Amino acid sequence: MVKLSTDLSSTNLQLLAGGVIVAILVLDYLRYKKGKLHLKGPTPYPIFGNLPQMGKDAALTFHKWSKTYGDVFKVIMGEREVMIINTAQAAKELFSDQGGVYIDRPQFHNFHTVLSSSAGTTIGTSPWDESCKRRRKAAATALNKANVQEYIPIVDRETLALIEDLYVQGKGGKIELDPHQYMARFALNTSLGVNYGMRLDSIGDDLLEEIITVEQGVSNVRSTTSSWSDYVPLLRKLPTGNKGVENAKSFRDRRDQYMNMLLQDLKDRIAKGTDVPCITGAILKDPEAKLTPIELSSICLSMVSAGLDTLGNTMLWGVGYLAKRPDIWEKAYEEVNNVYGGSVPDATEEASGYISGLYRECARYFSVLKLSLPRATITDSVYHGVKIPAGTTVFFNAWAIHHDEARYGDVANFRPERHVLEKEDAVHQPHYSFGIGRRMCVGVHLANREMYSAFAKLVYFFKLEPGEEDYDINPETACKNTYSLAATPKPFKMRFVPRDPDTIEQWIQDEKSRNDLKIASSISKKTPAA
Ligand code: HEM
Repeated sequence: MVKLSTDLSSTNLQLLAGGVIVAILVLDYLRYKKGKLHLKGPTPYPIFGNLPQMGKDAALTFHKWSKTYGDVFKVIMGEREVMIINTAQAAKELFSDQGGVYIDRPQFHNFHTVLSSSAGTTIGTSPWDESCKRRRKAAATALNKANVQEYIPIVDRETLALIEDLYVQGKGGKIELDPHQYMARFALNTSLGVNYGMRLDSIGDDLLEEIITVEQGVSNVRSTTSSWSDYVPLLRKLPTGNKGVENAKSFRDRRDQYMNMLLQDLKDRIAKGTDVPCITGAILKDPEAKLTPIELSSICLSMVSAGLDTLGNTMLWGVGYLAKRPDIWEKAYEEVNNVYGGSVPDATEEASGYISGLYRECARYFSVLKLSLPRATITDSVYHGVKIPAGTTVFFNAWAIHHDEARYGDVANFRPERHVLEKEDAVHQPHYSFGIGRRMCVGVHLANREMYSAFAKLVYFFKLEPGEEDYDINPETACKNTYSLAATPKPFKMRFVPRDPDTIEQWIQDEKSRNDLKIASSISKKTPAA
């Protein structure tokens, strides 16, 4: 009797569980059917939507899907409907022609509720409001074309450090180097110079490594495609679903420490009168400045983080690839010599079209931010007769645009000429790595000048050679972590072989004696915990 009732209750339980599952699936199906965004897209799975179908590299999958579902289609990521833009024409119609609509940024659980810290969030992750407008305006003004010209000595200083370290630590080309840290330091130090008037000196410096490690970790947390718990709230309840949250918390604390330290260091230098002109110093000293302390922190955080993964990685992919393409590298050398008459190239202006084409082609070919930074619509709007509701999350697939044959033709070929030397219109809009429209990258002028300066001098001083061990540098297969926001190549080694050691040594000596290149490096060697 007792056994019979146990059997019955276990059968009842199974039936009940089955019923609940069926009800969830039916409700889920109805939700998808009802969805607010009526664009075509792949059929979703229950609960997870298209997340399990997106593969390891979502940008590449979306590119393939665009052939079936069109330039603009929809994917369902857990609870969220996401609009994917895959062509330059659609990007223009939406981000430029309807710029005021596509101006917002979406919020994500792991990033916005956990990683936001005492330093606030970056401009690039902030929803559009009065505060974001003020911060963006301040950063965009500080980094406009005219002001970037004032920062050329800082770019020169970091190019010198790059060339010197590659020469000295590569023992004149005899030793293979992993160029990752060198490129990251170049990017970070330029931003620190511009923003705080300081730099971190040597590769291996504790603080330098801490910032590079944490910002790389944040880039992983910010991944728009790997954190399923951002899209499926149910997963947040599971013990494993909190992994992203734990990572985010630890990076937030470490980030807070060095951001506070960098700001305090600048304040100390201002108090002692030993500071040099810089963006944050100008704001701190301006009695009329209308920014709150948290807004100032947000600008600082944007400056420290925005160029690091993006610029450092574009250059890293570039040198790794070009070490295997001496035909292009030597052509660039010839062009630099023609333009600069055999002298060391300088970065006061982009005189060599070929070098401009070279770094722009790196930006296109490798597309380090394959899905750019996510956007959101701020009001209802219409695209080709389809209503796009306010609050829609939008991914801009820069990878798909950069590999759109209708626009670029031979997309698989690395060809610097395509940007500056062939098409008139290409000069103005050669690639979309900096985004487009009203939330486009505000660091574009600085970043371009940095890449021009570094590539021109690298070409002038070195031949590049791959290391003994072969490596993959194809952007489709060589990403270290395909889920990360910014694409980093798997580690590799290469040689920077000086064309003429005497010329490099003489130049390093001359440059070092120039007074305007002296920038404080007061907190170098201190760890954030110190
Ligand atoms: C090769 C280097 C770089 C690349 C590829 C890059 C790319 C991008 C992209 C794709 C966006 C989003 C644009 C959009 O939504 O349309 C962005 C935003 C931004 N970038 Fe860059 N960036 C680079 C360097 C820099 C540097 C050096 C700085 C500053 C020092 C910077 C500051 C910013 C800021 C503040 C935003 C946020 C703009 C907003 O949300 O309104 N970037 N960047």
